[in-house]
Amino acid sequence: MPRKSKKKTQDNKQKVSIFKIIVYGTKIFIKTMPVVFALHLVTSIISGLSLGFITLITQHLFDSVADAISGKESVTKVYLIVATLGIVYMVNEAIKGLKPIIHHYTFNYKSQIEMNKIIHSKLNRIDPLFLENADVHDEIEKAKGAIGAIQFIIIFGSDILTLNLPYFMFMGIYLNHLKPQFLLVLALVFIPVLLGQFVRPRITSKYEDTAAPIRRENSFYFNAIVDREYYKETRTLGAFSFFFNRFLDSLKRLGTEELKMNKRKNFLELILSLVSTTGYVGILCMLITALFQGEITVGAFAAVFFSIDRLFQETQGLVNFYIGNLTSDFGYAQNYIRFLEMPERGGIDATPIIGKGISAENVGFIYPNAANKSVDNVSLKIEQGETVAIVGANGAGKTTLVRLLIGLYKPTEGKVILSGMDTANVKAESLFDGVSGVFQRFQRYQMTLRENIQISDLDRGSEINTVCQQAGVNIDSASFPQGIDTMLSREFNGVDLSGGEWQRVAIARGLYRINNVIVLDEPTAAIDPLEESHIYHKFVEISKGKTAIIVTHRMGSTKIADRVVVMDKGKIVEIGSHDELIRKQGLYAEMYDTQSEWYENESDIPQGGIRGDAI
Ligand SMILES: Nc1ncnc2c1ncn2[C@@H]1O[C@H](COP(=O)(O)OP(=O)(O)OP(=O)(O)O)[C@@H](O)[C@H]1O
Repeated sequence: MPRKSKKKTQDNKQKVSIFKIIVYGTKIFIKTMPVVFALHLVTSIISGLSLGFITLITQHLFDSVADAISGKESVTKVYLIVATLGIVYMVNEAIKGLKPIIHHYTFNYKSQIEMNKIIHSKLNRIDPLFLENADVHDEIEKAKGAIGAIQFIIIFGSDILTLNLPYFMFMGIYLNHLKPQFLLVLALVFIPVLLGQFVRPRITSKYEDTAAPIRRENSFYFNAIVDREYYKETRTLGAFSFFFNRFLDSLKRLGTEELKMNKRKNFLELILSLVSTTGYVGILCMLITALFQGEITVGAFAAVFFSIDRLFQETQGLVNFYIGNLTSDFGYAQNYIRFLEMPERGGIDATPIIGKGISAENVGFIYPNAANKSVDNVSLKIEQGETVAIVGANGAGKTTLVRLLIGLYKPTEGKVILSGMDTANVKAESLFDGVSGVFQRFQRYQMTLRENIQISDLDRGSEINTVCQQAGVNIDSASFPQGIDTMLSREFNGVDLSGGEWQRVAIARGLYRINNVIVLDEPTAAIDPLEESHIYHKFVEISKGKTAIIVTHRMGSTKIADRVVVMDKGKIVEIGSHDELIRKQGLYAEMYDTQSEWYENESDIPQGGIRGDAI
């Protein structure tokens, strides 16, 4: 796995405003849990108001105690004020107790599920070609990691707006009323907040840019060591140390990056705390001076003294926890919005016109960052009801051409018309409606046999047995103890299938999907030649009347096709039926003869077989 440069997409990242994130997150919360969210806002407002009340009541309490001592006020009034203060404190504490429950509830999976849903539906809309780009996988990983950050921003951000901000405004008015100079110190308290807001997101965003690819690398190396898909090969090839060293190296790099970020963050926090504490000492000095000069009463002194303490605690909390986390979460959350704003494949809705087949006109295609075209000036018409086999050496462009023909990729030159739709300007959903494909790297879903096959439509259960039979999946009690409900994964107490059996399941899945165009891109390499021939003959039967494409390295399988397309270096070099191409004595005949000779003269076959190719 190549190491990626730190610079990567950093340069061309566009900023996402905090306002946009707040509006987006608030909509999600209102949509998924309106009542709990309203409760959260109401309790925050009550909490903010109660803090203001406590300041006013404290002033009255101290003034009336002083008056009661000098006989100007009744003691009963003092007790009444104490009782009021007690009630307000109790309300405030009750809300504090309730808040974690509300937060826990609001943090629950409803908003998380919604945001995950949004990521996945976005993934469905972005150009599949983007997924070939490693940077896009980093963006997806970062977007998923940003969900918690958005939840945090909305919950604690709304706390700031409904609780802290009204309280600070109240205190501002109150202090200004007592002595306008007190406001200067209050302003000094907020400077660190503003400073932090600018610096923190930069630190975390920079860290994320560097860490995301390393994290992906790290998990790849880890899987290469322990994953069932990899470990046999890594052990038998003696590659354990290679991957283990790479794993440790990436872990170290990840640790170094994290340390760098934490150092920067901690240094910033230290500076901010020093500025805040200086402000705290300053206001205390001003208060005492004002009291001695008779500018404020003892009650006002006590109220401000206690409130300033609370104000500083709230501000410190705001700076160190809320704003601290909020601003770094803002850095993370930007990734989510940025991902949602990634260009989509787009296009118009269209309905496939059955009977039109597929036509490619002067099609060229170059992968992003590739030097050469993988498909070059290809023109091909596949009629409805026709079966076409595509053959050619490794890297000839067969898979790329198939992806272009079914609209998975848009051509970079020329155009492809699939069932009457121009693949360059029709939505992916419309294009794939009625297309089914089984590819070389098919998936082995750790689910039941039924789910593995019915993945495209869970409602046509009765057809499972038919497609299994067509694809050669033999549902006997030895291989599938629970029949079609057998779990296909040993990790989940199910069974393990052989490579060939998995391929048959993948083919059954492709056949199950209702289709008008069907593609088999070399999905039979692990199936023995006799069984493969059986499957292909069935396939021809099933695909009668449909547009069918087979990509294969086994020249014998091409006999079932109406026409064979021979590719070389991205171009079509020959087209015709098997017999026509044999008569032509060109590249196809050469490839066919070479494979035939291998089979006719077994002694030529190298030990271990010939990569499974067979006539
Ligand atoms: N994601 C990619 N990015 C860049 N180049 C690619 C990518 N995928 C394939 N290619 C290149 O495009 C060319 C055609 O590849 P393609 O997979 O279409 O060939 P193929 O004939 O199907 O090969 P095979 O028989 O080995 O499956 C090759 O040179 C390959 O290296």
